Amino acid sequence: MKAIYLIGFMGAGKTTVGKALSDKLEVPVIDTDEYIEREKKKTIKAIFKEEGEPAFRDYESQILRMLPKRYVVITTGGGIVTREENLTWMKQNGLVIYLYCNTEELLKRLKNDKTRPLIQQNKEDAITRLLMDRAPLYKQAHFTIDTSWLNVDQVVSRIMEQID
Ligand SMILES: Nc1ncnc2c1ncn2[C@@H]1O[C@H](COP(=O)(O)OP(=O)(O)OP(=O)(O)O)[C@@H](O)[C@H]1O
Ligand SMILES: O=C(O)C1=C[C@@H](O)[C@@H](O)[C@H](O)C1
Ligand SMILES: [Mg+2]
Repeated sequence: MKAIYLIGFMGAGKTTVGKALSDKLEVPVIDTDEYIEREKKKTIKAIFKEEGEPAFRDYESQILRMLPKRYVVITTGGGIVTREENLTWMKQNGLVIYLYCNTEELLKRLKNDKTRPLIQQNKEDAITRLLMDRAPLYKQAHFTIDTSWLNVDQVVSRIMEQID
């Protein structure tokens, strides 16, 4: 089994769905955000504040290349595709699945979020703008699942149907 990479916007459910998918497939799951926080012993918020976004993107790109490429589910940070070479790399090394979610539902899921530095002010505007910028990148995934009206188990089932 080639690695499965979940990509998509903050709140699309990559981390949550990835955990459930890894249980179903009986393979480990690695979340790039959690990996970076553990490795650097800092929260993402602190990394953004103290070192800046480009440093975080460097860590993300480095870690992606170190992770296993077989028998694993990899859940990525929402901005991993902003370095387009990361997208190319994931497509070459595994199956890339875009978890899409519409803005209204994203807002509901992220309403009380305090951990994601890029959406702390003017949440709706920030989500709309970032999603518009990134949509052409996310859409380059091998396939897309619209999670807006699905619960976590339903998203996992859709993925299982596609990879069977
Ligand atoms: N299909 C879903 N339906 C309803 N709520 C969901 C769904 N998927 C995820 N959520 C909820 O949305 C929130 C964000 O989910 P999650 O952290 O998995 O997103 P993410 O895609 O990993 O975001 P990020 O890019 O910031 O890491 C969580 O509270 C989670 O429980
Ligand atoms: O979409 C983004 O740019 C981000 C998403 C999160 O997963 C984290 O990687 C961080 O908050 C940045
Ligand atoms: Mg996540």
